[in-house]
Amino acid sequence: METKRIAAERAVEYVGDGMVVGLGTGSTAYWAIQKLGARVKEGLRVKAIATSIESEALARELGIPILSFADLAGEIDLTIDGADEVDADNHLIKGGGGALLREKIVAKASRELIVIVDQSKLVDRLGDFPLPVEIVPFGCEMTLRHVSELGCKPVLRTRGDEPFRTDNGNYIADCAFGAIHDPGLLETRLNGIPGVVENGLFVGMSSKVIVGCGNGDVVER
Ligand SMILES: O=C[C@H](O)[C@H](O)[C@H](O)COP(=O)(O)O
Repeated sequence: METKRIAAERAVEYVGDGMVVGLGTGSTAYWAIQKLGARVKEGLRVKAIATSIESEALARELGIPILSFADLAGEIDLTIDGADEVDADNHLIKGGGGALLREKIVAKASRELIVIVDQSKLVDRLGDFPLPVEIVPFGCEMTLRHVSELGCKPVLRTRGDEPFRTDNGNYIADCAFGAIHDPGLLETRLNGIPGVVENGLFVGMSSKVIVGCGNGDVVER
C-alpha cells in the first residue's frame, strides 16, 4: 500500500492551479485522488473528469469539482492512473478493475498521462497479466470465439454467479495471451472484432511512469 501511495502522491505534485485533471481508477489511483482532495482543501483550484463511477464518487466526497466531457473545452491537462503491467517501453496493460474503456477515453483526451505503479507491475514484456477485453453482451459467445482465434483462452469475468458488468453495462473477457510480442498489433486486431468495445492495451500513451519502491524511493521514467 505504501509503495502505491508514494507513487500517487509524487504524481499529484505535477498538478498545477487551474488544471483539468483526469482521475484514474483502482487502489493506486485512490491515493492520488485522496492527495488531490487534500490539495483542493488547501486551496488548489482544479476540475476533474473521472474514469469510473467509483472514482467520481470518491472525488465528490473529497470536494473535488467534477466536470463532464460536455463542459470540457479543449483537452484534459493531465491524467493520473494506475496500471496492471508496465513494460520497458512504458506500454501498459490496464483494466484489472474493469475500467479500461473510460480510462482509455480519458487518456486519449489528455495532454499527459502519468502512470503510477509499485515495482510489482514492471515487466520486460506484457502478457503475464491476462488482458482485459470489454465486450458487449449481445453475441458474446461468438465474440469470445473470435478473440480466442488471436491466440488465447478468454475467460468471462464473473461477480458471484453473474457476469461482471462494467460501468458501461458490458462484459469483460480476461485473455491470457502469454508474452505479447507486438502490443500495438494485438490492440488493433482485437478492436477489429465486432462485439469488442475496447481492450486494456495502452500503447504509446504514457507520458511518464512513476514507480513506488519498497525502500521508500520513487523512480520516474
Ligand atoms: O480497471 C482498472 C484500472 O485499469 C486500474 O488502474 C488497474 O487495474 C490497476 O489497479 P491497481 O492500482 O488497483 O493495481
